[in-house]
Amino acid sequence: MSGRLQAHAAQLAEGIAELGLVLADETVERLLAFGELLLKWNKVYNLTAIRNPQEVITHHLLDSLAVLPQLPTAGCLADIGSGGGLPGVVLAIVNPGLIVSSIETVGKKASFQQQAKIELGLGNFSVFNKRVEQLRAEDLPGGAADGVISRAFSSLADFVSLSGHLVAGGGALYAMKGVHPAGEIAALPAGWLASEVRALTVPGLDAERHLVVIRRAVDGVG
Ligand SMILES: C[S@@+](CC[C@H](N)C(=O)[O-])C[C@H]1O[C@@H](n2cnc3c(N)ncnc32)[C@H](O)[C@@H]1O
Repeated sequence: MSGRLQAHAAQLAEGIAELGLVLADETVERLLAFGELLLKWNKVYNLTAIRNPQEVITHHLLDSLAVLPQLPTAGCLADIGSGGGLPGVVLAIVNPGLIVSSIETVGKKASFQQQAKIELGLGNFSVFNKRVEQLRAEDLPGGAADGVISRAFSSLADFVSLSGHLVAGGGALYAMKGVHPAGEIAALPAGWLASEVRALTVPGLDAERHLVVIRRAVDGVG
C-alpha cells in the first residue's frame, strides 16, 4: 500500500502493541487503507476536522481501537452518529465476528462509509442513512444490538433517549467521552444506570478519554 499514512505505519503498529492488541498484518493494512480513504475524501465529504495523517492514526484509529477490549466480541454492535465511520468501521475491520451497523443522518457521510465498505470488503458492516430515532431495532441485521456505541455524538441523556430502543435485553450502550462526564451521568434518564466508567489511555493522544457503559436498571447492575 502507498499513501500519506504509510510513513506513520510504525506508529500505528506500536500503538496497537501498547494497547495490548494482537492484529494480523492484513488487518493493520486495512486500518491504514481506511485512514487513507478518510484523508482522501475528507475535503469532498467533510468527514472530520482532522486532516493531519499522524492525527488520523492517534485520534481516529488508535482512539477507536482503545475501546475494543471493553466491547462484545460477537453479536451485533450499532454505531450512532458515526460521521466518517468512527468508531464503527475500525471495529468492523478488527473484529470480523461482530456485525456492525453504522447510523449516520448526513447523506454524504453515509455514502462515504458505503464506499469504504465496498473498497475494504467489509461483509460485516452495514450503513443506515437515517436519524437514529427513526430506526427500529428490527431494521438492524440481527435485530436489537448487544452493544450500541457512540463517539462525539451527544450528551449521555440524549444518547440513551435517542438510541436506547436499539439495545437488546442484557445489552449496553457505550459512550466514548473525553473528561469524566460526572454531571451527564447524574442526568441519565430514569431506568438507566452507568454500570462502569473506565479511563482509557490512547497511545499518542495527550487527552483524557473515558468509556461510559450504560445499562437498563432492570438488568440488575449499578
Ligand atoms: C461530531 S460527529 C461525530 C462523528 C464520529 N462519531 C466521530 O467520532 O468522528 C456527530 C455525528 O452525528 C450525526 N448525527 C447527529 N444527529 C444524529 C441522529 N439523530 N441520528 C444519526 N446521526 C446523527 C452527525 O451528522 C455527525 O456526523
